[in-house]
Amino acid sequence: MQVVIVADAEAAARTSAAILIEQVSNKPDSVLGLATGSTPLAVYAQLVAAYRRGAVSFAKVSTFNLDEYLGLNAEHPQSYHYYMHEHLFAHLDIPAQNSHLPQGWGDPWQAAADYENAIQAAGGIDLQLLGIGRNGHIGFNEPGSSLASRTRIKALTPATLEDNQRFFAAGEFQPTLSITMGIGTILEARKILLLATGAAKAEAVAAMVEGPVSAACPASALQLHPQTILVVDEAAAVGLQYVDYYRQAQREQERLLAQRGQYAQP
Ligand SMILES: O=P(O)(O)OC[C@H]1O[C@](O)(CO)[C@@H](O)[C@@H]1O
Repeated sequence: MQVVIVADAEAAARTSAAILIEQVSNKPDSVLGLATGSTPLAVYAQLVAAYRRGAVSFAKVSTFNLDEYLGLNAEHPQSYHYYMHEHLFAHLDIPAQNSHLPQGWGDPWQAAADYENAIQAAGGIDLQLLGIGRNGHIGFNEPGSSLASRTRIKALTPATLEDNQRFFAAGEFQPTLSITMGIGTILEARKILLLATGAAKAEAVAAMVEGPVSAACPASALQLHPQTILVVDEAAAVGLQYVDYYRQAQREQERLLAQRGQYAQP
C-alpha cells in the first residue's frame, strides 16, 4: 500500500482529485467507483471546479457507487442517489445513463445481483475511491464482513447508525440496512484510492495499514490489493508506527518519477 501523508484535509482532497483527474485524462472512458460520506465532498468540489475550468471532461466516464440505504428512494435527501446528484452528477458532463448506484428499493437481492452484472458488463472498475468508517468499514462492509463478499444486503452496526444519525431529523426513519458492494467486489478494482482525514479516523487507519488482515477491520483487506494508494492528513496518520518510512518512500517515489521524466526526454 502506498501511504501518502499530506498536511490537512484540504491538501488530501486536492491530492485525491488530482489522482482521479489523471485517471480520466489518461483513459477518458474510465469506470470510476465512487463513495459517499463527508470525506469525499471536498474531492467532488475539486472535480467540479476542474470540469468548470475545462481541465477535464467526464463525458465518456461511467461510475459505480459503493452503497445505498435500503428503504430510501432516489428522491430522499439522505439517499446516496440524492447525495451523488447534488454534489457531483448535476455539475459534470457524465451522461445520466452512465451513473450507477445500488438500488435501495424494490427487491434488494435482485438489485445486488444486477449490480454485480452491471459492473462486469462495464468491464470492471478502473479506480475505486473509498472512505473509511471509524470502525474500519469500507462501503457498508461492517466488521465481520467476509473478505470475499459480493454486493449484498448488510445490517449497519450501532456505531455506524450513531455516526450517521446526524443526517436524519429527530423521529425521522433512519435505515438500519444497506446494500453495498462486497469486499471481494472492491478488491477487483484495478486501482484503489482511499481517503481518510481527521483524528477520528486515526485508529481505523492504523488498523487498516499496520494491523492484521482481518474481518475485524474490513479495510485491512486492502493490504491484499496490489495498487492501493492511501491519502491521509497528519491528523489521521498519528496512529501509524512506520510514518517516517512512508514519508521516505514518498520522497523516493517523487525522485524516481522526476528521473523517469528526465529519461523520457528526447
Ligand atoms: O466520510 P465519512 O462521513 O466519515 O464516512 C465514512 C464512511 O461511511 C460511509 O459513508 C458508509 O458508506 C462510507 O462511504 C464512508 O467512507
